[in-house]
Amino acid sequence: MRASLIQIAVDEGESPVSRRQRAAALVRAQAGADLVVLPELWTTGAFAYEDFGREAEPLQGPTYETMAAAAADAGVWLHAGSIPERATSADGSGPDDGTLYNTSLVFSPSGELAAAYRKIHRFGFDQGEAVLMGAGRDPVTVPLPGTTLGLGTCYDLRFPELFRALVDAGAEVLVLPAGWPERRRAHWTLLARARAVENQAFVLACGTAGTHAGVPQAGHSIVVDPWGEVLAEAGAGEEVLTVDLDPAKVAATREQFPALKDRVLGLATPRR
Ligand SMILES: NC(=O)CCC(=O)C(=O)O
Repeated sequence: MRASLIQIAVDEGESPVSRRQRAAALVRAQAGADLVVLPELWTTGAFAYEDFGREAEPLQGPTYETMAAAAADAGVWLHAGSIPERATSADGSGPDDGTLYNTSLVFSPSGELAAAYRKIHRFGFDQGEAVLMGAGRDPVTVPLPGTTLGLGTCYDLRFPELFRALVDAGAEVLVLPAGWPERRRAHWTLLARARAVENQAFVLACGTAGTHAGVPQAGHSIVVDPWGEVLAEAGAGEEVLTVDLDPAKVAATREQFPALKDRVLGLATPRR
């Protein structure tokens, strides 16, 4: 399985419209890959809080349309990263109350929507995304030929229980679009490897390059195998990181070192 992570630069000097066209061209250039991944909120930037409302789209808005066409043209499974979604009753996804969500979109090679995932853990500690966007509630897996994806978004990486739930639902390849800042790059690498090791799963974590809203981005998109080995890691700038994965390695790792079978569920509350 060939995966290409598009670590696109999200700089203020470029409009979302221009970046959307550029991202579509980058996706089309990945024809021959099986899975292509874009980062979190790459139209606006994950820290460009003031732009969320202005650039928010209905689920089936311009990014959906552009990415569905690009997936079909390239003939790839496309995790199109996330968009600032404005919920509408028309798409059946909730009340038409203007709530924003940080919503990831996954398209099949024929351009059909295969999954949408609303980010569960919002970043900002009572500011920014945490107050501007609603929280998703539902973990999402996506069956692909020969494997199953489990979806998370950026800050979700800090919450291992989400990924354990995805693994319990059959996920073997954990895909995480992000807009992670350079300031906490050490956490990014450490947590990506930890999620891979503890879940004996691949982790494909795709970040952004550039600087927006005064926040330099970490880049360093990373692909980790189920043993925790880093298969590929990008630099800081815009880059397409391409890697060949063997999905059978998940079952092999879980068989050779069956730690997941030793889980003890339902632990009692610690006594004080
Ligand atoms: N967009 C995000 O979720 C940022 C997360 C982050 O900066 C962190 O977890 O650190």
